[in-house]
Amino acid sequence: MYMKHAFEMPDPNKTLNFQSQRDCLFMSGEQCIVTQGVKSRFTSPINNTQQLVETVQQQLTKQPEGTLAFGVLPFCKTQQAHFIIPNKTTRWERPAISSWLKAELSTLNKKVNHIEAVTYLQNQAQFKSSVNAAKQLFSETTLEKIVLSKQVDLTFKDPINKELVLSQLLQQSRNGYHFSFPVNDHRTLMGVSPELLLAKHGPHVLSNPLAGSIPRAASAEQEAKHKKALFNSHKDRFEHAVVIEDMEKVLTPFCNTLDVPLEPSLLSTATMWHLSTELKGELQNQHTHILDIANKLHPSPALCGKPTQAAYSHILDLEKHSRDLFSGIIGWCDQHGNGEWVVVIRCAQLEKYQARLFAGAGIVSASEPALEWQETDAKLKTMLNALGLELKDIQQLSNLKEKAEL
Ligand SMILES: C=C(O[C@@H]1C=C(C(=O)O)C=C[C@H]1O)C(=O)O
Repeated sequence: MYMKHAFEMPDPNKTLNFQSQRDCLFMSGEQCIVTQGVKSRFTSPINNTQQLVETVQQQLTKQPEGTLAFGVLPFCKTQQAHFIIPNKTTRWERPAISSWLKAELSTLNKKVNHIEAVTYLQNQAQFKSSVNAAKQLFSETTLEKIVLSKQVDLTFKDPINKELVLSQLLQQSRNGYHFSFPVNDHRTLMGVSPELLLAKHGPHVLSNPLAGSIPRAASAEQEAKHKKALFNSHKDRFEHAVVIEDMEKVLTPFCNTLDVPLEPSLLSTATMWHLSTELKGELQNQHTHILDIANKLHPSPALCGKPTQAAYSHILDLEKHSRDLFSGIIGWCDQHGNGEWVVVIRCAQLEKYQARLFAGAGIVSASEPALEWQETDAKLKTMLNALGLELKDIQQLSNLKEKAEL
């Protein structure tokens, strides 16, 4: 058992009564942490790790024993992290969550979300031209990998039922780290990330970076082909190796031992296959705060590139829109510096009528622009499905819009 904590156990006769504009949820394995109410909020810069750790620790030591802080760190190091100290925290086991889902789904208004407008912040032509620009940079500079992304805004006719979206996410993905975080009174960040940046419990640390991807297929025969193609792809193995090498470099000085498998394995989500490596370490100092390490791992080359600084400036230049919290990290920590932080992907920022979705792909010199666009489309499906939409729904609307604008 990786994480064991003394939280209040839920009353099995009560439902979760989850309110996405007020409560946080973080699901990991068989355990789901759910909060009720906001006791306090605070922010902290993330460009100074020591200051970040001290701020979180100062806020937590004022609180009763057992209090957790939930937070999200943006992609960009010049922006601020948001934290919440909840009024109440409860740990639910998976069966309890399943019964809540059943109860909740039977009472929720399951109205289909009627979509009115779709706006790509980076459309297909722009994305492909950015991939080509990146390929040019690989041949002219020391840049080896860059993660390029798109964001898409969806506008709905009626208010988005966020609790329903969350229950769909919990239902459709058995694996992964589900999260819901009220960024402010109007905006909730919600999704199911497959990628663990770092978990720490006492002296033990675990990281599970993913890089190198292929969409899932409909038939067992096709699935076998996709898995084999991904595992043997030089391009994807390179994308993956770049990430593991960097993560190992950051983790090594903190650890007495660090176990890094020689080859990746395959990990699946509801929509994708990924190359995956679990790095397991034993810390030299078990009191090292999780954010001390996590903020140094972030942004990893799984979300940024290699070398980090060069990739980062080219991302700003090529994407033209800030990623804000997308491809940041989200998680929680306790008063002893333990916790779990995952990468902010396969998610959306939900407002009353609007959802902003994000999807990126690692680009290397062997990348093909059309395939990378398809990969980001496949990654969008996680959130689209949770919103009750299909890829073709947003493609049709966006094609109509592009034609009208010509
Ligand atoms: C950027 C995303 O995913 C990241 C990129 C991956 C890749 O390029 O293969 C795989 C997993 C994530 O590290 C995303 O889902 O939006």
